[in-house]
Amino acid sequence: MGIFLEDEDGSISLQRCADLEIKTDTPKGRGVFATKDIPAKTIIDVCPVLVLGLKENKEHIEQTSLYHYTYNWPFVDSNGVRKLAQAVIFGLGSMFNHATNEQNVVWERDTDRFIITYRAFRDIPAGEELCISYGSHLTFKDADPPVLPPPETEIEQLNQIQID
Ligand SMILES: C[S@@+](CC[C@H](N)C(=O)[O-])C[C@H]1O[C@@H](n2cnc3c(N)ncnc32)[C@H](O)[C@@H]1O
Repeated sequence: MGIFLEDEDGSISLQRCADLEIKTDTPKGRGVFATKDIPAKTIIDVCPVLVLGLKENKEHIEQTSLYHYTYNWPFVDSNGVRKLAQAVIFGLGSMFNHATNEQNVVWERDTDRFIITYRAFRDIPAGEELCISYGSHLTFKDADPPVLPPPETEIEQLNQIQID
């Protein structure tokens, strides 16, 4: 994975975009916002992760608030079987809220080095919230308005264009 700056001794350079703040009173709870324009592809944060044991997650972590903060973490066990663990993400990684359509941050796991890197997916204007996608199975009610299908008249116009 070429985006990590690995030193000769194997250490990993950490980077965090400085132009960020946490707002505490949004409809999604706390969230990360841009204080200045952030260009596409900017590294937002490089976050270390703690991978949880399958048993400790099931028996303990799932019973706590941390359950709402863990990420899927694929791994291969000692028998070569692919499995899915959960991981706690340190740094800003645990503060990004979900957006179904307007996500502006993408993330990449480095399963060898136990790191996730977050990058701006597009230009992010000052004042905008930085959101990732949690996928399609949300465990909470999405605070964003649902995406409505185009109005009937627009559909008719589109159909006419296709017929012609
Ligand atoms: C990883 S935390 C994100 C930070 C969290 N907002 C906080 O205040 O600590 C995930 C939680 O944020 C909230 N959240 C994230 N995206 C949301 C959304 N689109 N709509 C409503 N709540 C959201 C949910 O409560 C979810 O369980």
